[in-house]
Amino acid sequence: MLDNLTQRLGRVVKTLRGQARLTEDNIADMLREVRMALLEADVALPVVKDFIARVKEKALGQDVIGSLTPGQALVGVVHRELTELMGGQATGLNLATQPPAIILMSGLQGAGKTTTTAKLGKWLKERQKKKVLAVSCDVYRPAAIEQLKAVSAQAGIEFFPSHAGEKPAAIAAAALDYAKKHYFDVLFVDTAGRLAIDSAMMAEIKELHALLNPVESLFVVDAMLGQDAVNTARAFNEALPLTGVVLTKLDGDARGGAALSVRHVTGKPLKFAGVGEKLNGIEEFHPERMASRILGMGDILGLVEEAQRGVDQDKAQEFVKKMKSGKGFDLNDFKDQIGQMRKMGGMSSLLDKMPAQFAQMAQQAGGAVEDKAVGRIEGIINSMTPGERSKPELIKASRKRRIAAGAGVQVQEVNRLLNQFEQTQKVMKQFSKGGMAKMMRGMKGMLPGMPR
Ligand SMILES: Nc1nc2c(ncn2[C@@H]2O[C@H](COP(=O)(O)OP(=O)(O)OP(=O)(O)O)[C@@H](O)[C@H]2O)c(=O)[nH]1
Repeated sequence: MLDNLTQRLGRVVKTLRGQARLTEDNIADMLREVRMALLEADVALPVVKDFIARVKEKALGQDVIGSLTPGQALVGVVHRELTELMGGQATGLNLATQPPAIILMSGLQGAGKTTTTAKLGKWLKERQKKKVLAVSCDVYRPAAIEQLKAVSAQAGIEFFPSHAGEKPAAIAAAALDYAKKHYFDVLFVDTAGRLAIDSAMMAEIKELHALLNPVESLFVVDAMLGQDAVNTARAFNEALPLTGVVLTKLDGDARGGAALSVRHVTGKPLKFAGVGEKLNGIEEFHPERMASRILGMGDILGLVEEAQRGVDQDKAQEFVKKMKSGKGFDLNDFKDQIGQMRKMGGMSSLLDKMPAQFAQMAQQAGGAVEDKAVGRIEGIINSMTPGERSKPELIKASRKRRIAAGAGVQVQEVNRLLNQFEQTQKVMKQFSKGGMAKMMRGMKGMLPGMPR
């Protein structure tokens, strides 16, 4: 998702290469490109205009012109403004209430409500050890109730049975009663979807809302609808006080612009993104990390979290500690990470979070993002001694040739891996020391086309 936007913005940054100074003219050219990239990604026009105006104002200010590294300063402005556009801080789910915390799910038919309910239930159960109950108030489509039953079982959360003959409000009240009596932490109430927002649907969900007074009221919407997705969310929010939006199917061909517009247009945060049909295909939405991904810088924190969820918790802890201290992250750790990534599956989603050049390297090595490329990298690391992995900078040319022979690759590939690793290590160090601003500086030379 958003690949095209990333590519286009990457090109924009590239055009800045070699520009010793930024002028109003070349900034204007650059902004025109950014504008086109955003429109192409299906970001709503008013959002684009507003965004460009903000970047322009900042870019023409002192922070960019006259800066020693104008290109980076400009990328920094775009990054900050993208983050702001998407809401600044990640908001997460609010469960701060007397249990059970009720989460009301709404959305048009086929948006992915039922799947998302199970995904979030699984997420809360596994990551926050919550006791979760789910109920369906969709009495119009009996298959919907069955579907929730099936996905709840898959997700390992409890399902409260309901029937087509009952009234939605009665179902919700009975489920709430059951949840209270059995000490559930969270109750998901899935509701009927319609083809379009209509008054009967709104009246019904308003009644449910009034009855349940949910701590979270989430609107689930299909990213493939593009700007329509955002407009539907806005219309819905006018009728019912939403607490957040979940954008589904961001793994598909969607141009992804909806992810950038939701906050600006609805005033409500995008809390989660659906990224696959499977029940683990959901990600918490972090504006800053998403901005980094869009600009091709990778989502290092996301990677760390994946690592934490990996199979070996102890190793993951150790890794996070190393990341935090900024010390001693070496190829042994990297090898462990690759091993864990493999176990977690989802290579492409992990590569998506890596800095662009790193992911590209994996792609070049194997021609595809798949296991083959990672296998080659792993092969190279495996041919090194543990000592070499912890101090790769000391590997001599003769050893490089042997390592290459051992892994069955060209020696250039070994060099490339070592160079890239060194850069990644630098970025990680900087990140652990000083957060995003320093990391951006650390990115010097890593982004395609960043001025060196
Ligand atoms: N690729 C992909 N497919 C998704 C995602 N979320 C949901 N789906 C698919 O979208 C389809 C519709 O999802 P449902 O959960 O049935 O949608 P719903 O909103 O409950 O639909 P109704 O019950 O008809 O209102 C299913 O085939 C899901 O597998 C996602 O994030 N990515």
